[in-house]
Amino acid sequence: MLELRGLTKRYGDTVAVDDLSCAFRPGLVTGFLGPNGAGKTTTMLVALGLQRASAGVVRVNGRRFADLAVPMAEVGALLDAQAVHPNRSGREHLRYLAASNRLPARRVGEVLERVGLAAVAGRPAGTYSLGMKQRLGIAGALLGDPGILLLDEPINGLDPSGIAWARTLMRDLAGEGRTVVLSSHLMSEMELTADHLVVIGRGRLIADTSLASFLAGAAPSALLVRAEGPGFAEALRAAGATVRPEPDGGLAVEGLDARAVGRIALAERIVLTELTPRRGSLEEVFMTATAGAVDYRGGAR
Ligand SMILES: Nc1ncnc2c1ncn2[C@@H]1O[C@H](COP(=O)(O)OP(=O)(O)OP(=O)(O)O)[C@@H](O)[C@H]1O
Repeated sequence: MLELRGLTKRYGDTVAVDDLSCAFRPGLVTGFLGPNGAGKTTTMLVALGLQRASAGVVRVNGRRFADLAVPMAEVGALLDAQAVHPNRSGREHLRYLAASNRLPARRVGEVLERVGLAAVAGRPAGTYSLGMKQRLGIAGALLGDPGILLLDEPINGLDPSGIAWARTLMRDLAGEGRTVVLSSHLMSEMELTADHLVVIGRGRLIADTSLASFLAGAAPSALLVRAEGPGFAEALRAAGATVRPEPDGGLAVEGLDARAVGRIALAERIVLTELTPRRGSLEEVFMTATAGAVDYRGGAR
């Protein structure tokens, strides 16, 4: 369990994290989301003792980071996958990390296997692709077999099979009872991986909720309907629905549930070829929820 209580971090006049309180819980993959500059990386740096809080506290399994005997055995992190010495092999990088953090050397082979790098572990890390460096970074986070993992953009640069692998790994790590905190701007991937979301904007908490309720809370409940034959849109409107034609020929229907739409089709003797509930995507809901907290926006030209 990782808990933040009133966490504030200022850099000069910039308030990067502003009185943030939340808890990241074991057994869950928690998506830690926010627009650029929201304070996600700063929060992780403070949680890892790499930056000092201006106010408030972070507790790692109930203790302050400075009080942890072997920090990497409690909290593992991937912050910057590029931060590896290019002439050192993946194995040497991990051996060095293990030795300097009082972790058993046998863990090196175990984590290399777990991230699928065993076959290339002898190669200089400078020759690794971005995806391989991400895997090496994840291996480093796992080295101490920690109960808490903080992973900042861990799927950057992974190819589709790498992304699927990472998704399974995150789910498995949470399934083992670990606290998995995942920061990413890839909303479609987050929607597939996260159980819970902590959303921040301008350093402040916007949402701390399950993925399901975040999606349900803000999403318009529409149905995508396709039907053979004319006049169906009019019949739905007559029953009180709001109906918008979709570019691909379907109808987006709001205000009626699937049963009501089906009954109208039956009464009108119209064949339905599709009747699909459509909810807002995480990307849509996220953009709505954080609209007031976006610092960097491209201008419309
Ligand atoms: N070392 C620093 N010195 C001064 N300001 C900083 C420093 N690090 C971060 N900031 C500022 O703090 C704010 C939060 O930055 P942070 O990197 O934590 O955001 P983020 O949510 O991780 O953003 P991104 O999604 O772009 O990675 C930003 O306004 C940033 O410019």
